[in-house]
Amino acid sequence: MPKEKPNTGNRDAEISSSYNVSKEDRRAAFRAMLAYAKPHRGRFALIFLFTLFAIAADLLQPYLVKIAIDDNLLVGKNDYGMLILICVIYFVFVVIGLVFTYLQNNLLQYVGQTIVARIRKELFGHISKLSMSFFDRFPNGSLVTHVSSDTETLNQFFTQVLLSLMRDGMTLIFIIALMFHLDPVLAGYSMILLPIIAGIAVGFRSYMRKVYQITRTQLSRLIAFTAENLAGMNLIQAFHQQKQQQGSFDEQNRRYFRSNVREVTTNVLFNRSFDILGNLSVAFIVWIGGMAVFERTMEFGVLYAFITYIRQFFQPINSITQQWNTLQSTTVSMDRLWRLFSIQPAVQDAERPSTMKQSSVQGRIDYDDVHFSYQEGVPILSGLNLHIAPGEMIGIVGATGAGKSSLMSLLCRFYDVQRGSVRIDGTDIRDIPQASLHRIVGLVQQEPFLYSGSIIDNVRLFDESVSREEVIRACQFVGAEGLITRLKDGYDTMLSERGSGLSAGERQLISFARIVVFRPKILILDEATANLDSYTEQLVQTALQIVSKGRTTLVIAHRLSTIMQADRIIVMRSGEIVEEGSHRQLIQLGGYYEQLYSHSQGTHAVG
Ligand SMILES: Nc1ncnc2c1ncn2[C@@H]1O[C@H](COP(=O)(O)OP(=O)(O)OP(=O)(O)O)[C@@H](O)[C@H]1O
Repeated sequence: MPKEKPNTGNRDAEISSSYNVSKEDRRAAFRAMLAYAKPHRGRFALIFLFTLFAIAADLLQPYLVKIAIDDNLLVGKNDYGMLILICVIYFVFVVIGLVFTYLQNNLLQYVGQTIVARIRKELFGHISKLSMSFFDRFPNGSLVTHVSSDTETLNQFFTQVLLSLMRDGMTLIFIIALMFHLDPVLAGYSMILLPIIAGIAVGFRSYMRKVYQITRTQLSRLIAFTAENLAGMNLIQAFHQQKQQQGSFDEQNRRYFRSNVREVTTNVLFNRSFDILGNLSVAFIVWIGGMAVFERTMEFGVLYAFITYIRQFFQPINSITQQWNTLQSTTVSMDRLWRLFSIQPAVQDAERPSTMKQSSVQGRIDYDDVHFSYQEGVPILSGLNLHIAPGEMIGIVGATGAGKSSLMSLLCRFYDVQRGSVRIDGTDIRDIPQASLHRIVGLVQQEPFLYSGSIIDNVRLFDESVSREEVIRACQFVGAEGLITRLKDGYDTMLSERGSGLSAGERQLISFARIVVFRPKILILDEATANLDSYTEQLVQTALQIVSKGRTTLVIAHRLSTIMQADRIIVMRSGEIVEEGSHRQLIQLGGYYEQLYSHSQGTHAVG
């Protein structure tokens, strides 16, 4: 990470809108990103040299023609040998120009891609280390933009903007120098054109930018509309909304079409205006230079070379102004990336963490006077106490929003408590390195996350040290084998994104197999709420009994039948434990649990 990164310690701070950032921040972001280019200094120097050779070879070609005309053809020397030599040198220049342009382009692309690949890699690594509170605030969509578009804009900066500034800047200087060398008076006249061309180019570019932005906005609206409709297609069909949606789509499509046409026509108009200006300049030079040739104050070859240079004069100016827009979006992207990089994870390992071996963990859990809130002033848990013995199986029930998942998130250290402590075997979990903690505490989520990959890889989480046989044994152990062998390619079936194609219960079974493979001492299960068919439900129940053996197990139960056999049931309401005991004890108590239970049995209407 660049050294310039501000060490403000702003934990999970907002990435402010980059459009109103101070100049100093922009400069700091620029320096930070340029730090990634530093290791490539030697290559950049080489690119500079290649560019220099390529430009010199290109620009010396008209000069050679001038020599052929003035020193040979017009003086009537008829020196064939000299003419052939000039042709050969001309050809060599063409080849040199081609070779060095090729080398320069390739090397620059290589350097640009290397820099951006490194930034992308570090960015992904950095984001993966950030805490849950960060992800609560940042929508995934905007993070995807940072990792993809913002880094791509940086790539454009290194490969296009830098190249243009270097190549076109040098070309312009060379052309002006050659023009003054050929004829200072004519060159002086030509310089009048410089501010006119630049003015037109800048004006057109800023107009074009607006046109581009409108087109991009229309396109993203069209894409968003299409994506939304595809996602809700079942609803659209169920409510016969196809006609209305088609109408809305047509309108969006029309708008995009119109802005696209405007973009193209404006672009053509701009380029043609530049052409006209170029031709007018040529006419101007022919007029002034032609008179000078008549009066024999200028040689014809000089006029020829001049005309060629004046034509080439427009291209670099046009190209540099074109890069201006990219440069602006680059500064915005650089700033956003820099801010993202400077965010520190809210949950961090202690400076001197205590060592805790996975194998020696007993599995005792203590929540002592735990205070926790996601947002300041909105307490979720206020002084909660809960003590769980090693190997105990605890069921946690309560209405939606009671704080069950929050309790589990604290044990996984997705968030830190604001007061009090959560301890495992007497050690505060803030003193346990996160890597060890996540080996000690295993989580089976309501909607277990499955990666794109085979079932084998999903169970062993791409850890090649876990053998295929181990995975198969684990799947057999939790009773998932029947389900897996029914799939087309068995254990090698490739699961699509997020495991779609499998039911929630089936995904949980695969998650149970992960637990067997990685052997955490503490198991948290957030039971699937989705209606499971009775066969899968039975499989999940049996698997739970199997994997909970010898482990401290906490089950957030949405169906009370799941936890009737638990050693103890905790009943939560508004962040507090209101009842606890075994199923029988709680039913006998006739309190909130009994109400929930009766409600779930359909025999009692809760008031
Ligand atoms: N990431 C979050 N940011 C802000 N508030 C949150 C967040 N997660 C949960 N909450 C709030 O905290 C409270 C407790 O939520 P929690 O998810 O712990 O309840 P729960 O009992 O697990 O509910 P459910 O059964 O619906 O999962 C709720 O009011 C919820 O809105």
